[in-house]
Amino acid sequence: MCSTVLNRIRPALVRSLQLRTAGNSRGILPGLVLVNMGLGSEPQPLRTGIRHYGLRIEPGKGLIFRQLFESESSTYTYLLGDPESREAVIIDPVLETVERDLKLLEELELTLKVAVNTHCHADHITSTGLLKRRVVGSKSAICRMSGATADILLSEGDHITFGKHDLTVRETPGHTDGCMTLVLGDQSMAFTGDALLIRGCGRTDFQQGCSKRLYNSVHQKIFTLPEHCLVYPAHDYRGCTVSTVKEEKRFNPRLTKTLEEFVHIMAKLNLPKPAKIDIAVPANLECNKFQSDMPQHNMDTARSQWERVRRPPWISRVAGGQSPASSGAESDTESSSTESDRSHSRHLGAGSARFLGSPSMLQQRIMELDQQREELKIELQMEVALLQGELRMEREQLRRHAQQLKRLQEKSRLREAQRLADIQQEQGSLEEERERLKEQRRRCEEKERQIPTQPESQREQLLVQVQQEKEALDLAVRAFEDREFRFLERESGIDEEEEEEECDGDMEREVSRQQHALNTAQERVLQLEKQVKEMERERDREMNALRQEKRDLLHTSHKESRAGRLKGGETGSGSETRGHEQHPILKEKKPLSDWSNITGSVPCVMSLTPLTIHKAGQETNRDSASVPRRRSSHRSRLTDRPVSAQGLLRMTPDSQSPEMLTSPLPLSAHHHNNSHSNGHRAGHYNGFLTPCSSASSSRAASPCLGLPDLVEMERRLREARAERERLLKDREERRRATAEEKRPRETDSQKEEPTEQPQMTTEPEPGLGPEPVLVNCSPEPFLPLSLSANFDLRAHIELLGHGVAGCMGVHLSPRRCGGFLTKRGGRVKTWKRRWFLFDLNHRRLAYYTDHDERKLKGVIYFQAIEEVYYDHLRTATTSPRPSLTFCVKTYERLFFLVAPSAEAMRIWMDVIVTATDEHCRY
Ligand SMILES: N[C@@H](CCC(=O)N[C@@H](CSS)C(=O)NCC(=O)O)C(=O)O
Repeated sequence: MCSTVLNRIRPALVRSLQLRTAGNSRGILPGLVLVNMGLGSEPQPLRTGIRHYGLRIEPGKGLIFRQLFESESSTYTYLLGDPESREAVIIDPVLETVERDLKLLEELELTLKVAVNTHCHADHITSTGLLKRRVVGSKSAICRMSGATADILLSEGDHITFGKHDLTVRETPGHTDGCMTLVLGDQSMAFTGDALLIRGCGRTDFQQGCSKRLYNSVHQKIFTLPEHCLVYPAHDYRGCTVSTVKEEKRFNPRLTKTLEEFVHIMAKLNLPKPAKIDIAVPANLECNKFQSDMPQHNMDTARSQWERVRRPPWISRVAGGQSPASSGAESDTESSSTESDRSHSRHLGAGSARFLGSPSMLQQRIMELDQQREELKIELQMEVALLQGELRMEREQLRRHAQQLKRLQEKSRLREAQRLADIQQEQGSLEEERERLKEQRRRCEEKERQIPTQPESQREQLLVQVQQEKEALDLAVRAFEDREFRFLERESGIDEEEEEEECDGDMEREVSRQQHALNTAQERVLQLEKQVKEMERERDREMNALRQEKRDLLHTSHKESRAGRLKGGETGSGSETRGHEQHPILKEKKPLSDWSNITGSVPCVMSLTPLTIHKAGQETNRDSASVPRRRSSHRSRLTDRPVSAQGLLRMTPDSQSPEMLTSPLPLSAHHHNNSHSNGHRAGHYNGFLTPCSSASSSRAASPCLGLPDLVEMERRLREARAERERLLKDREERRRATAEEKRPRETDSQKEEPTEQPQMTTEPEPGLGPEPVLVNCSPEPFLPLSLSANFDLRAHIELLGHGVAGCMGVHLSPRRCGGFLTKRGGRVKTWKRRWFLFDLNHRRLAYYTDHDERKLKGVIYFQAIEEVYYDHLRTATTSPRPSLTFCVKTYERLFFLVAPSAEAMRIWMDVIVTATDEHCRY
C-alpha cells in the first residue's frame, strides 16, 4: 500500500519536510530545533540558531525526526526516518492517533519498518499491532523482559537499523521490568520511555515497579550517556518536550537525590492509578502478537521472510560485533489487510478456485488466505482483549459499587443504633432529673408545712426562704419540661425535622444511586460478556469460512496438478506444452470479449476476482468496487430478485487496471464471436466488463460462479435488455401520447405563461463539486429515479418536506448527498465516524474516513440496497445514539448508521431510499 501511495508524493515536498542537519557547520542544536517541531500532526517550521550550554553538536544528523503528541494520555510518539532509504521506526505509537501517524508516514514517503514500544504501557493502548497490519512488512517490537508478545523481542545491546541509522537497546527496568531506552547510534538522542521523564521519572508502584532498580537504571544506563544527549521521554504532563542528560543530572528533583531519598520520594508519590490500566495492560500484552503462533508452512514461504526464531537482518546484537545489514523493508506488497481488501477476497467460496488459473496462483491465494486468517485472528484477539479489559473494569466498578452500597448501609445501620442509644440515654437522664425535682418539691412542701409550728420571730424569714426555694424549683421544673419537650419532639420527629430529613434523604438518595449504579454495572457486565461470546463466535465463524475456502482451494489445486500431470503424460512433455497451450480457463475466457457486443453501452457491474485485488492495481480496485462478502447467500438469492434494467451498473474505465481485465473472468460457454479471441484485453472492453442484471448485480459476475451460472446470467441479461427496450418504448409512446393530448392546451397557455422547462441548476454545492443538473420534479413512470439523468435529489427531498437548508451536517446537491454518519463495523462491531457520499451519478453510497474523500473505506452500490428503515431494536443497546440509528439493508448485510440529528437521519433515510428497487419501481 505504502509504495503505491508514496510513489505519488513529490520528493520535493518530502525534502522540504525533512530535518536537514547536514551542512549545519555552525553546530546548531537541531535537537532543540525539534523541541517545537512535530507536535500534533502538522510539521512546524524550523527554528534554528539555538545554542545550548555552549555545546556544538549535531544530534541525529541526516535524520528525519518528528515528535508527536497524544493529548489524552500525554504520550509522545517519535517517528525517526532515514532520508535516503526512507526506512522508518516509530516509538511508542498510540492507538488513538494511528491514522495521524500513518498519514505522516505516507506524507513523508517513509516505509515503516518497525513499531517499538519502550515498555508495556499502562495508561494507553499501543498501535503497534494495528500499524503492522496497516503497513505491510512492518514489525512490532518490545523488550523481551516485558512479557508481551511482539514480532521482535529486544534485549540489551540489540540494534534496530533503519537505513544508515540505528537505535541501540539499553534495558532500563524499574518503572516496569521490561522498560528500555533506545539510544540513537551517535548517542545524540535517547528515547527513555517512562524510565526518565523531564524533571521526573516513571512511577514504581505497579507493574513490577521498583524504585531502587529504576534509580540504578537511570544512573547506569542514561546518566552515563554524553551530557549533550537529548532526552525524549514517553510522557510529559507539564508541557515540556525535551531535555538533556546534563539538565536531568543537575535538575531532576528525584534523581539528583541519594538512592535512599529517591526510594522515599517514590514511596510518597501517591499517584492515582492510570485510568485505563485495566484495559491497557492486557491489550498491550496481546496486541503486538502476530507471527508468534503462525503456522509453520506459512513461515517457510518466500513471502514470509520473518521467522520467529530468526531475527531480521536489521536487528543485530552488539555481541555479534557486526554492523547491522540493512536489507530494506520487506517486499511483501501483495498482502493487504484493510477492511475493504479483506472483504474483497474473503468468502470467495469453493467455486473461486476454478478461476485462479495456475497452481502458482492457487498457492498464492492459499498463502493469502493463511495471512488473512492470521490477521483476522489477531484483530479479533485484540477486540476480545479489549472487551475483556472493559469487562474487567466494569467488574471492578461493580465490586466498588457493591462495596460502597454495603458501606452506606452499614453507616445507616450505625446511625440508627446511635440514635436509639442517644434516646435511651436521654430518657434515663430525664428520669433522674424528674426524680430529683420531685424530691426537691417534696422537701419544699415539707418546709412549708412546718412554718406554722415555728416561733413567731422565725416565721417571716422561713416564709421568704420557702418562697425562694419554690421559685427556684419552678424554674428547674420549667427547664426540665423544656428539655423533656425537646426530647419528645425530637423523638417523634417533629423537631429538627429538616436537618434529619436532609440527612436521611441524602443517605437514601446515595443508597438508591449506588443501587442503580450497581444494576447498571451488572447489566453492562452481562452485555460485555455477551459481546465477548459473540466476538468469539464470530471469530470461529470467520475462521471456519477461511479454513473452508483454503480446503477448497487446496482440493482444486490438487485436482489441477493431477490433471496437469495426466495431460503431461498424454502429450509426452507436460511442461513444454503448458507453455504454449492455454489453460482451459484462459481458453474459455476469450469469448468474454463479446460481452461488450451483447451489452452495448448498457451499464454493467463487475466483481473483482481475488487475484486482481492483490495485483498491481489493488489500490484502485479497493477504492472502486464493492464486492459482496458472503457470496453463498448471494447465490441463493439470485433467483428471487426481479430482473430490472435499473440494476445494471457501469464500471468506469478508470477504475480498472489492465491487469484486472486480463485476469481470469467469468466465462460463457456459448454466444461468443471467435474473431475477438485475441482482443479481449484492456482496450477492447472500453471499460465495460462482465454484464449482469440487477437481479444478480455484483454477485452475479463473481468469478466464483460456474459456467451454468453464466449461461443463466446471459439469458437473464437478454431478458433484462428486452424488458428494458420494452419499457423504454412503452414510455416513449406514453410520452408521445401525452404530448399529443396536451398540445392544444399548451398552445393556449403558452400565450399566458412560459412553458415549464426543466431548469438548469448551475450553482455548485459547497464541497460537492460543480454539477449542473436538471430539476425535474415529475418522476417519469417506470424509469428508475436513480437512472434518470434529470432527477434532482435535493428538490425531491425538499418536496418530501425536509428542511434541507437548515439541516446541519447534511450537504445535499441535486445529484449528491454528503455528510458524516457513524457506522457500525460489519465484523468487528465498533462504531466509527465516516464521511458518507450518496452519489446518483455513480449510483453508489460510498463512505470515506474523512470528508476530503481521499480514503475510501467501502461502497454500497445502489442495486445492492434493498431497504432503509429506522432501527427500532437491534442495535439499540450498542449504538452510541439508538434513537438516531437507522439501517440500510443490502442483500448481503445490514449497515447500521447513526445520524448527527433526527432531521439528518430522516433526510438520509429518504435520500438512500431513492436508491432502492422498491422506490425505483414506483
Ligand atoms: N493520569 C494518567 C497517569 C499518569 C501516570 O501515572 N503516569 C505514569 C506514566 S504512564 S504509566 C508515571 O509514571 N507518572 C510519573 C509521574 O511522576 O507522574 C492516567 O490516568 O493515565
